[in-house]
Amino acid sequence: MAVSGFEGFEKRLELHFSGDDPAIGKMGLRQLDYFSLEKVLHAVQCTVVSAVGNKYFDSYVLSESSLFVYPTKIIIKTCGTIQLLKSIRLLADHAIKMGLTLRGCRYTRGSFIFPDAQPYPHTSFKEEVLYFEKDLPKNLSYKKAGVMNSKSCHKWHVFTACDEGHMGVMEDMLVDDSYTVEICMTELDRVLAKKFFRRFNDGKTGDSAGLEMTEITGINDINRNALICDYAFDPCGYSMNGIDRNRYSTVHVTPEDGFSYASFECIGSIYDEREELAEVLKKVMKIFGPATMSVSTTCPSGHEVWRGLAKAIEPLGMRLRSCTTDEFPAAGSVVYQTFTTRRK
Ligand SMILES: C[S@+](CC[C@H](N)C(=O)[O-])C[C@H]1O[C@@H](n2cnc3c(N)ncnc32)[C@H](O)[C@@H]1O
Repeated sequence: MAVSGFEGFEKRLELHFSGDDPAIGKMGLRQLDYFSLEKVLHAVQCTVVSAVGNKYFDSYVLSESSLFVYPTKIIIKTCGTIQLLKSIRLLADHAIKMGLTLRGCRYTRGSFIFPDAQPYPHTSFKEEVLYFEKDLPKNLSYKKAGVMNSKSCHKWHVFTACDEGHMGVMEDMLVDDSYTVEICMTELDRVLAKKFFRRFNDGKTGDSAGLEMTEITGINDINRNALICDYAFDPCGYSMNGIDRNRYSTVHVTPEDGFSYASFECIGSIYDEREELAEVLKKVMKIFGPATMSVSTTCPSGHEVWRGLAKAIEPLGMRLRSCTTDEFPAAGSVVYQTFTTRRK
């Protein structure tokens, strides 16, 4: 932890693979044994605290956020001072042994609360991009790095890369029509944040205390169909992964006053009812009562999953402050919206 506090803002990496064996679509990367996975996580200095899977994918709650393993896709999200980019080469090497080739990569993050505490290459976005240039396989030659600004000091950093076959939007994204929403919240309501602290000597395990937090905060109500894997840290902090068919959702909370932070992320389909995402966003906002919030949506170009979100949450006391749009190869449209409470 930084001397001043824990860095809640996550770094998120999504890697897409493909291979010739038709059976890859069923298991693929999920065949990676637990020992090898642990070695990758150990190299970036985090551990698995809880895991659950279904017929579509495996999900892991980590000591510093979450990991999702699909047959041809890996999503790894870490907070604190984890050197996430170190995992790329290791994961790509394991994939090669399984007959899979890295075809696309997407990296996103917000602005760190404690940027000076970050180790190389996370010392600046420029260093991160240089690291990608150096470390990514040469076939991923279509690249774009962009910083999306807001009216405040918060920025959204995006880097994508893909090979020729994946130009435009990643192949499997076109097939599954998915979008990703990443919500970052700071300055949480103090009373609500207190619910993510454990009582001294509560006699509970991380799992049982996590389950209790999931219920008393209403996190279990965000998606009633999701199978939830939750964990409460000691003395405070909370992480959960929800799995619902081929979709995941994930929540991470750093409740300490002065640097409080919570994140919510989920995937959905561009064909979902538009109100569904707005309802989720409203529930998330009520659970945390943040003073500032950013909502980043990534979806195939030409779709507008972000529309209507501002209208849905403004009656709850937040005001849209900025909205920035950009297009990225291998990702599609990224829309970055920032909100603050009206009193700010
Ligand atoms: C891992 S969790 C949630 C991560 C998420 N990205 C976030 O910051 O919202 C971080 C919270 O758990 C607390 N915590 C307690 N023990 C921890 C541990 N061993 N590793 C990581 N965080 C721990 C931190 O102080 C912080 O409040």
